[in-house]
Amino acid sequence: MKLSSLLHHHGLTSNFAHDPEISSITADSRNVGTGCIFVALKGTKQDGRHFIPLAVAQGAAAIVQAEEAGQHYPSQQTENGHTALIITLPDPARFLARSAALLAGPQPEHIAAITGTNGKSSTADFLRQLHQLRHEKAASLGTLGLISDVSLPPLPSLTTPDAVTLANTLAALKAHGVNHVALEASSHGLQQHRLDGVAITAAAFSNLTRDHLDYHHTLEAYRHAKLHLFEKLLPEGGLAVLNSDMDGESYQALCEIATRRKLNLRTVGATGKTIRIVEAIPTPQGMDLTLQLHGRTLPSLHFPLPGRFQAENALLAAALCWDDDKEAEAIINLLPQLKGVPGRCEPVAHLPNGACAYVDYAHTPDALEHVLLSLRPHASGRLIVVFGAGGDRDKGKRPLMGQIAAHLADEVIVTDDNPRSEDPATIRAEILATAPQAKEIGDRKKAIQTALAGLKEGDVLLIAGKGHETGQIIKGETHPFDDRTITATLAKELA
Ligand SMILES: CC(=O)N[C@H]1[C@@H](OP(=O)(O)OP(=O)(O)OC[C@H]2O[C@@H](n3ccc(=O)[nH]c3=O)[C@H](O)[C@@H]2O)O[C@H](CO)[C@@H](O)[C@@H]1O[C@H](C)C(=O)N[C@@H](C)C(=O)N[C@H](CCC(=O)O)C(=O)O
Ligand SMILES: Nc1ncnc2c1ncn2[C@@H]1O[C@H](COP(=O)(O)OP(=O)(O)OP(=O)(O)O)[C@@H](O)[C@H]1O
Ligand SMILES: N[C@H](CCC[C@H](N)C(=O)O)C(=O)O
Ligand SMILES: [Mg+2]
Repeated sequence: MKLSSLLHHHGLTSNFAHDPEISSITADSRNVGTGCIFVALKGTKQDGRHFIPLAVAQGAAAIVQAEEAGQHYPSQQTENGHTALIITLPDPARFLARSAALLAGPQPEHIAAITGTNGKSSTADFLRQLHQLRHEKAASLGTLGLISDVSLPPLPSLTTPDAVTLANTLAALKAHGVNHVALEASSHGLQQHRLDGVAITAAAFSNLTRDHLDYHHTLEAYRHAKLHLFEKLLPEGGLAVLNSDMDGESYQALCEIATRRKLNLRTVGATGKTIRIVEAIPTPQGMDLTLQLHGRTLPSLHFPLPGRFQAENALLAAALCWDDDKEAEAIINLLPQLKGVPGRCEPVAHLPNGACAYVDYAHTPDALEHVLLSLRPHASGRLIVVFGAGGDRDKGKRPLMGQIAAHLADEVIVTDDNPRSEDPATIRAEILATAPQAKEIGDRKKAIQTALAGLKEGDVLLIAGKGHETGQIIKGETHPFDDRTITATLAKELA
């Protein structure tokens, strides 16, 4: 594509003397080659503008950077005999995402983006499963990676990949005939405009509680980043699905956007107008669910997974799934066929004495509270929790999680969970400050072993925080560690 044509798609006109052919775009100088546009972004650690000379020397056709008031920029820059055009724009990250999408090619016809503090991965997985149960080629993309009917290279470990990877992945899915995609929209991804080139057709919001304040600083800024999905990315008239039981402030803000932008609003939950949970009665494996669809009570169904929050996520997915209201009941009737999401309230061991252990990805105060409350009815004996908190992440979560564990579990073991660059003992101490009765066992395997060894008939053990993760990150190194396989192996040894 010619540069002038690319600029034209953004409503810009080219005043340059020549019009290079553009083959790619990137925000990483290490990926720059001939015919590439290098977008110099300010990051959290570095300023991409430092890498402009390098990008030019490597053959960049053009450089895009943020315009700053009062600054005058040259129209081109030469390094090592190669010249690149210089373009200054108010919003280079948005330009990057939208150009990457144009260069990558067509995207799947149905793309649902899911945001919220907790439940994004689960909802995306359930939505992919529902599409597949309807014999549609489908994919989900997020913390659990890319899961689809077609085989594509694995993605980097972010929840929402960078804009270029995202555009290329969506185009590859479309080329393989996948037309239904469920995408996780993280607050970092939304804030950094990673999704601005995605042709989103539906959006969902699960809930908003405390997380990532290390990055967003205030809950208001965190909410604002998430609202961007509904305010800017979802086109007018698009489908918006909300869990009606989220905090009132977020719900009000979303309803206001939905009205103003004429979104097709569906709400699910205890007070949902589209799907209302009338009753959820826990059973050994899941729950008996009575639902109302648009006010009409449906025959009860068995939802096969434990935890009311899992049913809420599944309803969010169901309401994202149908186009025509006539299909709604058929979609809801697929819920009994859903499979558990890896590392989400996943039963991993049953001891001969009848005690059992679950692994869950709860790494926020709200998630820990929900999963402990959800598992309580499954424990005729005691409820025991093993958990920690991630290093280099929102420190304010730690005392809150300690308090919740102390309040809702009968026994608490505080251990390590990805201390990263921080001192693990300090992280544990910050949790223990509000859980003084808790045991402290830094070594996660020993903590799990101790908890398993102490289980009696009817007890339930929750190992929280790492879910599907397969490593323990300590000082920049990832050591193999999988709560699920370790717990299952240790439980077998005990049997
Ligand atoms: C805090 C954060 O979101 N960081 C992301 C951000 O990096 P950054 O702002 O730190 O970038 P930087 O290192 O300062 O560099 C600035 C610019 O210079 C460029 N650069 C840098 C070096 C070089 O040699 N040449 C060059 O051009 C970089 O490509 C970048 O454009 O942009 C990078 C490129 O897209 C991401 O890889 C990186 O994710 C880091 C690895 C990360 O850990 N992110 C986490 C916090 C994250 O995004 N998490 C969310 C949500 C998780 C959840 O909800 O639970 C996710 O979506 O995964
Ligand atoms: N609807 C919900 N309400 C409250 N807690 C939930 C909900 N759904 C999931 N959780 C909790 O959050 C954990 C993570 O769930 P999930 O991976 O689906 O969320 P996520 O939003 O994708 O998280 P991340 O931000 O890490 O990607 C679960 O293991 C569970 O403890
Ligand atoms: N996406 C989340 C995952 C946290 C998982 C937990 N195990 C931790 O390391 O804190 C984050 O990066 O904050
Ligand atoms: Mg996720």
